[in-house]
Parts: sequence; C-alpha cells; structure tokens
Amino acid sequence: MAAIVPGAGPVLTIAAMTFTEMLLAAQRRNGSLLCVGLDPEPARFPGALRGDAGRIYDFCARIVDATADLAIAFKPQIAYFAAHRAEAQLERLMEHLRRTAPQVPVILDAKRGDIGSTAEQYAREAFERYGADAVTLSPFMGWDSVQPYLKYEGKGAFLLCRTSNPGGDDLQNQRLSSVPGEPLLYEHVARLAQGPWNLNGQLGLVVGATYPQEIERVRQVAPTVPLLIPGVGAQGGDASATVRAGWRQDGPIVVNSSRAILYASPGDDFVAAARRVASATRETLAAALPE
Ligand SMILES: O=C(O)c1cc(=O)[nH]c(=O)n1[C@@H]1O[C@H](COP(=O)(O)O)[C@@H](O)[C@H]1O
Repeated sequence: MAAIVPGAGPVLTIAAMTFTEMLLAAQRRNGSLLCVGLDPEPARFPGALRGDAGRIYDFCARIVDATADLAIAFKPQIAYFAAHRAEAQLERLMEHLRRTAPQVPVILDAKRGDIGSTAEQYAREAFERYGADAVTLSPFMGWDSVQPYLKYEGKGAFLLCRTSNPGGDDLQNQRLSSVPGEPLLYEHVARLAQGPWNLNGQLGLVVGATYPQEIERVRQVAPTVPLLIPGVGAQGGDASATVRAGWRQDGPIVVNSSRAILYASPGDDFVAAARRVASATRETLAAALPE
C-alpha cells in the first residue's frame, strides 16, 4: 500500500480542520478508505441483544470500539434510530464517538432535502444536535435546499449523485436536454458539486460501488470532491474496482459497508467477527490503490 501511510502527515487539531482535511487525516492515520456504516436493526442483533431496541446504543458502541482504528469514517443511518424512537441513543452514540474516536469523522446519513427554511432545521439537527461532521443530502430540490448546510463552516455535505440501487437509473440516468452538452442528470449533479455549488469546498458526492463505470465518469466531471461510496459488502459492489475508479490523491473516497460488518456473526462473537470483516475490507480497498 504505497499511497496511504498510517501515522504519517502533520498533526492538526480536529476543531481547526475542514471535513476533507479530517478525512485525509483519518485515511493516513488508520491507513483506511473504509467507512463503517451504523445501521442498527434490533431484529438482526446477535445473541443476547436480539430484538432489543433499548440496546441500539450498546450494539453500535461495541462495533465502534472494535473498528475505530480501521475506519476513515463512521456513518450512522438516522432512520435505523428514528424508527425505534432511539434518537436519544443516537445522541449518546455521537458523544461516544467524539470521546473515544475523535480522529474519525462522522457522516450522518439522513438524505435530507427541503426548502431553505426547513433545510435550516435539518442542518441544525445534523450539526448542532448530533454534532455530525458531514451529512448526506438529496440535491433534487436545488441550490437553495443545499445552501443552509454550507453555512456551517468546515462541515461536509454529500449530494446523492449516482446511487447504488437499480432504481437510481429512473431519474439519475435521464438526459437533460436543456443543459448545454446534454449531460445525464447525475453528471450534471457532479458538475454542480465540483464547481458552482461548491462555494467553500464543503461538497462531496454519493456514488454507488455497484456502478464503477459511473464512478469513473463522475471522477472525470468532479476530480477532487470527496466521494462517499456505499454498496460493497451486502450489495455486492466490487471494492477493488471502486477504488481504481474513484480514488485520487487529491480526491478522497469513503467506501461504506454496513450490514456485512454489523451482522458478520449472529452469535456472541459478533464483535470479533465485525472486526475481522472490517479489517479484510480495509485490506482489499488498500490493495487496490496505485503503487
Ligand atoms: O447515502 C448513502 O449512504 C447510501 C447511498 C446509496 O446510494 N446507497 C446506499 O446503500 N446508501 C446507504 O449505505 C448503506 C448501505 O448499507 P449496506 O448495504 O448494508 O452496506 C445504507 O445505510 C444505505 O442507506
């Protein structure tokens, strides 16, 4: 692994860092491109925890403790908490992350998108209530729905671009005939995120590991923005092809895996099993980096 040297590089304090600087520092420190997704589903909890929505925090905290030295980021998915009235457990988890793994940035996966006044509340929820370092957003409602998040200096916002699901084709692969050069919708989103919408370098893009060719296309249009790439593991995306298509020295990638790590074992050995899968995924990603 030539390009990531764990432990190397300047030491900056977290507060002084932008989100992208945090990512690059975590990438160096942990030698990792792996984002551990926190999608807690009580029905799938292992062993004695099974079915207990009151143990969401306990489950996630144990996964965090087992993988914090292997991850470039953590990504809690807010629906898995809200569906079980577990927002207070998410708050506790965010505090735990801050306390025990302050060097690993946290992306709150909320996929918000609404008019500006409502977006202000969503931004407040993500960055003030939960203290996330970045958030995922749908760009469908346009610039004024994204702008409120960018008022939070140093925070990141990942716009859905070419998502990992087959249905992403329905809209994202439509051609925009009124825009010069007639790009596909996802190419247009990538262009906006790299250029006119990216006022302070806070924007990134979400592209699915299940579509490496589109990742490559996104990189042609948006060479330097951070890419959040879910879809390895349970969705079957190709981890090596993902790195080859998306990683750039000046354009970090964050490759997410959730279920394959969280539910690596149904038994009481789940912590060790999660660490094993996270470690193997981290190695696969690192091995695909250019020499
Ligand atoms: O924004 C996301 O994180 C996201 C975008 C996308 O295109 N596809 C996608 O799967 N995700 C999220 O990434 C995670 C994938 O989980 P696993 O398939 O279990 O690894 C889930 O939390 C999804 O909500």
